[in-house]
Amino acid sequence: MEGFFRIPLKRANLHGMLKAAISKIKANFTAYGAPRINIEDFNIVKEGKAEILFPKKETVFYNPIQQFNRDLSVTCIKAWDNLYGEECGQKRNNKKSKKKRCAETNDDSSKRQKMGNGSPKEAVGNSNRNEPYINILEALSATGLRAIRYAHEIPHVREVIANDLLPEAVESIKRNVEYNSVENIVKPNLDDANVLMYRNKATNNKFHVIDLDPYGTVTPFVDAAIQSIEEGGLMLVTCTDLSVLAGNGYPEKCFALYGGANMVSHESTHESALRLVLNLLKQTAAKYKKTVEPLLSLSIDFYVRVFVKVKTSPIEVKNVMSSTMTTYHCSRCGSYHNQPLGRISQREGRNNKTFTKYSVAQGPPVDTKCKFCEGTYHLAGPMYAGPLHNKEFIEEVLRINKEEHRDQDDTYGTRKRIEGMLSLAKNELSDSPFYFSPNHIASVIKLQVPPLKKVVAGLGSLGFECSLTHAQPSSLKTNAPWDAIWYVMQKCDDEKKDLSKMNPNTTGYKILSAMPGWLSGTVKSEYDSKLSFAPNEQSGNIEKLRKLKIVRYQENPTKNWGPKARPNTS
Ligand SMILES: C[S@@+](CC[C@H](N)C(=O)[O-])C[C@H]1O[C@@H](n2cnc3c(N)ncnc32)[C@H](O)[C@@H]1O
Ligand SMILES: [Zn+2]
Repeated sequence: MEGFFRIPLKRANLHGMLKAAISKIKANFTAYGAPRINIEDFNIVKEGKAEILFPKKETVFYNPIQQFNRDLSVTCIKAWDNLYGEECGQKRNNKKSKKKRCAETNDDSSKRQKMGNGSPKEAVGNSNRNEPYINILEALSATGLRAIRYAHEIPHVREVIANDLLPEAVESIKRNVEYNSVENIVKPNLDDANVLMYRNKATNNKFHVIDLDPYGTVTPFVDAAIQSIEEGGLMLVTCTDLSVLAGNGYPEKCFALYGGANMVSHESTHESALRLVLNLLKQTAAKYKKTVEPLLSLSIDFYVRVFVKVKTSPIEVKNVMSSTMTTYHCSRCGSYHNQPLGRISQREGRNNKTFTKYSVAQGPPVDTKCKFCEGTYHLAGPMYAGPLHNKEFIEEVLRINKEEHRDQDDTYGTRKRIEGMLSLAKNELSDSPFYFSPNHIASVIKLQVPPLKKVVAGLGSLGFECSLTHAQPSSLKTNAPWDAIWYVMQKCDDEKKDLSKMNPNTTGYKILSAMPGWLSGTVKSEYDSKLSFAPNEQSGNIEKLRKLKIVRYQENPTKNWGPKARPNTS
């Protein structure tokens, strides 16, 4: 016996055995009705309709600043259900009932329960619109908060798999599921998210909704998610690695993860971040003959979040090339010029039949130096070039937010911000990538910053459209070419600029003195004859939006806010 205790390894073994025995006894004990959860060990965090037990010693990820993300996600899944769910759920159920008939005799793997294998329960072949049918995967769940909120707050949710790779996280999910009494809907699952998704793809147990909310980049999870989502399903995707996606320091990393470079040092870099993520989704989907339709794409605080519908459509995959672009942006004056990678034209063939011709693009759209300021162009992309949002979808989200979530500010604490941000997104020009701020332009050509409405009225009088952007305050999207932007901006200054008093080495001097070179006589005469700063439809639209009493941009919500680091689990 003495020898036994002298050997530390054996002592460790004994300790381990004792610990295991005690936890087994504890587990048995709790299984027979004693309280499982000692509330005193936890802080209770209430968000939406969920209450999360959060260990006083932090071992699982929770970031309260992301409530906006979760409130918005609940509202977007409801909107997707209202607009597209019937078709998506119906198809699934038809397919399922057929499959069930074939599978009944020979395969019981599809009847496995969730806790073990993370695959959705067999659908009940319901065609009744009011019966729950939505299978959601929260692939990276942490505390289960989001999954529990989905179960409590979205009417047609049938099952939510709350998955995480960390045993501590899954313990926490189980605890929270039990505490919130949603065991019938939320199924905790311990797995690598990709393994889970590929397994479900293999057994054709796909998800109507997949939520990917990782630390940093979503890239490692995209392929599996695209393959394991139902036809017409909704993917909700977060990326918090904005230092890579929108910063100046890691173009090579941005390329490695997203297949393109961001608009380094440009004010539009947050929109290029969105376009890079959408391009990654689109390129991945294209490999499987699928297309990704952006429903809502937002640059929020310290991350981007996109909501996309995924469906199989080989014909639409053909458009991916021409809706992909690179962008030349001048590192000095900030002007930008987009270069699509493909062209689509309608041609007439034999028998007078029209057909669609897909060709490579012509270019480049710029010279080697910027024609306005002689600056150097930097290249961004390839990235997605098309519309960032679907108006119908935003309108439905806004309706739910206004009508169904009215008087529920306690549950949807960020309702006002959803209204503000989505009103801006809805009114964005859909075919004009990127934006500029009159502040920046005024500082380049040394002007007093003109009121936004004056710039918009000027561009509007020349026949161009303008809108605000949700991605940056006091900035404008426009379909005007850059010669019109510079022209209108310098005309905003009531006093004529005396070029002889400007430093000839400045960018502003270069732009203004080179004007006859970049603005041809005929175009200038046309602009001169049309220009007016009197209010017009364009400036009216923008003023209307700016006067709405909405929270259009977020103030810093708390001290030291931002993406939260992984908790220390050691
Ligand atoms: C940012 S947190 C998720 C936060 C959560 N969605 C929310 O709304 O509070 C990311 C989670 O992903 C988990 N995770 C990281 N890699 C994973 C993988 N390969 N498979 C599954 N989970 C993973 C981490 O353990 C962590 O809990
Ligand atoms: Zn320039």
